[in-house]
Formats: sequence, structure tokens, C-alpha cells
Amino acid sequence: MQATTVAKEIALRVEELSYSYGTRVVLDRVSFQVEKGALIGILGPNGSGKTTLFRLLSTLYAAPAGMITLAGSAYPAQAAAARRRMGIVFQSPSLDKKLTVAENMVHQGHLYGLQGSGLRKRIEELLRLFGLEERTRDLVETLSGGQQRRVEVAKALLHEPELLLLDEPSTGIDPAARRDFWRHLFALKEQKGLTILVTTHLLDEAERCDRLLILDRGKRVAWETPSRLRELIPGSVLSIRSPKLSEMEGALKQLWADRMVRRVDGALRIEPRSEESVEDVMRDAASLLQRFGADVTALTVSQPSLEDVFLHLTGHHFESQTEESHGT
Ligand SMILES: Nc1ncnc2c1ncn2[C@@H]1O[C@H](COP(=O)(O)OP(=O)(O)OP(=O)(O)O)[C@@H](O)[C@H]1O
Repeated sequence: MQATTVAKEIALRVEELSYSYGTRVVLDRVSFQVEKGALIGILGPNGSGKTTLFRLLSTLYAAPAGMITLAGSAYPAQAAAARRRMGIVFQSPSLDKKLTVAENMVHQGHLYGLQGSGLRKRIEELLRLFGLEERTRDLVETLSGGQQRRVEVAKALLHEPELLLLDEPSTGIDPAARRDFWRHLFALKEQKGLTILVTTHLLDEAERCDRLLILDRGKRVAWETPSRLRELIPGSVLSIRSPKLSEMEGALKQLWADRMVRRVDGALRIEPRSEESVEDVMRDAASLLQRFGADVTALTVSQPSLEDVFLHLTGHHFESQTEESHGT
């Protein structure tokens, strides 16, 4: 049977977008287009331009060059129309902590001209979706950081936007709350078919997105699914930990001049040769143990991570680290 592919509707189109602070170019001709209902991660190390792109997408900044079109509204010219179609959650909290969850939601609803039973129903539905129905009458200041972030998102969705923009939504919340937050994000995508764009510098969050825009120093270095990105590095990656890392790095670069040997988070990561099978990599691992055995504290063979992909694409480290992994 012949497979038919149905072209999906494009929710957001970004064309040749550039931005400078003074003479400093921080976004350089970035283009991408997002299908309706997709969860997109905008990933990049600190300073790569994510927040600037977020501000342009959310109409806070007007781009001096390029074009953004959200569901037919091109901005800056049609910024007001586009703005009504999007829900925005900024990095800095926007809730009034001295008001209850419901009061915060009602105020937001009024800003969008929502009133009465329609507004009440919408608030109930959203708080249920985000697992907050029990906290409706509680002061925001009594909620955990993760719950407050969920209220922020619920609030941003009151006017039924088509696009949800989230700027580093996990900032300041612990890993368990982060996982919970992402679970709710998925539920939202599944149940409402919302298009979601989320900026992050956390590689484990990026793994969960349908597609990633990877920025480095203001340039688009990739626009792909996480699994396709990992395919850029065919095969398994070897990783070695040792107290004698520098010595080992020098020796390995001589031994395997034809392979990428890099230092990541206090370990040496060695990319496979393109034709290498897992068995070949295992043999390499055994030969390393034979040669450096006494100095090796850990040796692992694993699938390439997005960190490996970033190194592969840019030739340098993803400077920021995940909240759960720290190293050099
Ligand atoms: N108001 C500003 N004036 C001048 N330069 C700025 C301004 N805001 C950001 N920059 C610079 O622009 C570049 C991109 O910054 P941006 O905040 O967009 O990056 P980012 O990827 O969001 O980083 P972070 O994860 O640290 O927030 C950085 O080099 C930053 O120093």
C-alpha cells in the first residue's frame, strides 16, 4: 500500500530574522517554520540568542530585518493581531503572590475581556488540566515553585491562543517538578493540539521536543528532530573518566588521529569512525582498558547525546550544564 503524506498546516513562519544590540549582531538570518500542533525546543548555550528570539516572536521587539508570520498575521505590521493568538510565559514570574490562584486567573481573564460563567468554566478547565483544581482558593505564595509555573501557563492560555511561547520555563524549579511540568506540557499538546515553542538550555528537556532549533552565537546550526540529530553521529560514543585525563587525551589523539576526541563534563568523549559497528567500538574499549587500565575510573559505550551532536556541529562545548550534571 502506498503511504500518503498529508502536508500539515504551518502555524508559524520565521524568515531571515536578524537582530542587533548596537553593532553586535545576536541573531543572524534565522529561518524556520513550525507545523501546527508541534512542540518545538529552542536550544542553545547561554548568550546564543534564545531570549532575543523569544522577544521577537512575542512581539516585544520589532525585528529590523526578516519576517515572522503567525497564522496569517505578519509582524511587526500586524503585531496586535498576532499577539492575540499567542500565550506567553516569560522567565520572570508574573503572578501576584498575595492573591489566590483563582484571583490571578480572573484578573488575567478580565484583561482579555472574558467575564462571568464563561470565564469561570475556562478557569476550572485549565486548572484541572494542570492538576491544580485543589489549589484554586489558595494564595499563590503557598504553592511550590513548580505549581506556580503551572499556574503561569494556565493563565497564559485563558484567551485560547493557538501558540504558546515559554521562555526557560524550568528556571528555578527542581528536577522532579520539571518532569511534572513537562508531563503537563505533553498533556496540553495532546489534548488541545496547541503549537508550543519553548526555549531551554537543558539538553534533557530538548530531547522531549518534536523538533529542535539549535542556536549558536545567533546562528541557526540545526533544525531537526532529536533522533535525526543523533544520527549525525553514526554509532556509539566511548566515554572515559580518569584522574589522568590530560595525559590520556594527548595519547588518544595520537593513537586515533582520525577520530574526534573531546573533553566533556570531566570525561573524554570519543566519536566512532563512520563505518564502525558497536562490536568495533567494544573492541576499541577493550584495547583502551588494556592500555590505560589502571588509570581508568569509568569507561562507557553509549548512544550519542545532544551534547555530542552540539560539539559535532559547532566544534565547541555547549557551555552551560544541565541542572543534574555538573563537571568541568
Ligand atoms: N539588552 C541588551 N543589550 C546588549 N546586549 C544584549 C542585550 N540583551 C542580550 N544581549 C546580548 O545578546 C546575546 C544574546 O543574548 P540572549 O539573552 O538572547 O541569549 P540567550 O541564549 O537567551 O542567553 P541566556 O540563556 O543566558 O538567557 C548575548 O551575547 C547577550 O550578552
